Amino acid sequence: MDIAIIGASGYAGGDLMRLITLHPHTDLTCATSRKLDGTPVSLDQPHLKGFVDITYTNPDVNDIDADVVFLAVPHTVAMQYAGSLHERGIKTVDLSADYRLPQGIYEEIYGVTHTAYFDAPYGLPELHRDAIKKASFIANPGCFPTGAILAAAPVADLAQTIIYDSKTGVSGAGDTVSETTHYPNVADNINPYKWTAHRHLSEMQLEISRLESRASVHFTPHLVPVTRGILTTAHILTERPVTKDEIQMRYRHMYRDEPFIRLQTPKLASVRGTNFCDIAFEVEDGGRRIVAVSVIDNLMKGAAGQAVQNMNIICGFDETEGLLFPAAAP
Ligand SMILES: NC(=O)C1=CN([C@@H]2O[C@H](COP(=O)(O)OP(=O)(O)OC[C@H]3O[C@@H](n4cnc5c(N)ncnc54)[C@H](OP(=O)(O)O)[C@@H]3O)[C@@H](O)[C@H]2O)C=CC1
Ligand SMILES: CC(=O)N[C@@H](CCC(=O)OP(=O)(O)O)C(=O)O
Repeated sequence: MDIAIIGASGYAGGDLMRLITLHPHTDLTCATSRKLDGTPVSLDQPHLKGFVDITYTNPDVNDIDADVVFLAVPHTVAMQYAGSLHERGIKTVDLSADYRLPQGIYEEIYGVTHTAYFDAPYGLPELHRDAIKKASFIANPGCFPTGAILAAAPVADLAQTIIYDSKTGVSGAGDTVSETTHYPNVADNINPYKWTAHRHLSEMQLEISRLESRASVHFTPHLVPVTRGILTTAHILTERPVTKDEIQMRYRHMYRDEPFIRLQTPKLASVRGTNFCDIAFEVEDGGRRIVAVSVIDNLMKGAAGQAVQNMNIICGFDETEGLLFPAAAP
């Protein structure tokens, strides 16, 4: 299958190229960049030398012809491509936020008018596999919501309150240089940001509410000095006392056949560069608080890996094709 990656010169686009070039059923035929139009990909991303031998192009959206298109561009840019791809029935996985929320909520949170809105399934396969299977356009989830929702999903209906505390690597901010991501400001440091109103909160709230949960959901992210990875601690305050055995059964049951969920002590290094989400939990004495912790690689299960997982589903491939490899842990 021919694959086009729009926004290939970015961090998520780079990881998509790494995965697509190793995938047994796909050929990368188009990798776009405005700034690097005409430049060989491997000059810009030398780790891909010997694997990707095409040059970046900057085609008009109507000239993009591929079996599957990945949109790895910022929100508001993705919608400029999505309409044409959707009308032409081209299978598309959008890594941006443009189709993750109902239009009204999106416009409120992102402060923009959506110019090409249509409904798309939320591409978290562990919760929405059946809807994804039937669709040709998938809204790939945000990085924080992926780890957060998976950490609490098995017990969301028991929760009164869920407080998410996340630590993220710097690649989550993309490859644009900024004061926040400047080395001296990140190294040897931990910075909380958007303490009470991060734009991913509404994605978490919506998905948790779809799990028959009435919980109020709260979220505070922190920037930590690592390149890849998100560790999320979910403090789940329950409506009634629970037991460890009961909660263990729920996690084991919900994730029993999930190829990318591993119930084990979460360590960032165990998932770096992979599509795995590792999760563990403990129940506080008295049974009124479950502490669940998840780790993902923000560029993989949080972006490119999950996007390829979604591509596998909509193309009828084995869901794990091209994605089953362990981390290069220390
Ligand atoms: N980084 C992460 O951990 C995650 C990212 N995402 C989402 O994935 C998308 C890509 O993120 P990321 O790779 O980090 O971002 P980067 O900033 O690293 O890359 C952005 C890419 O989009 C291209 N681009 C930017 N503006 C335009 C435009 N107006 N028209 C066409 N192309 C454009 C850039 O190419 P050029 O400037 O060369 O033209 C570049 O290739 C975003 O929507 C992001 O929110 C989702 C989950 C996690
Ligand atoms: C460190 C950092 O800045 N992280 C980004 C993660 C957002 C992201 O990746 O965007 P998606 O909505 O497409 O998932 C942030 O907090 O906004």
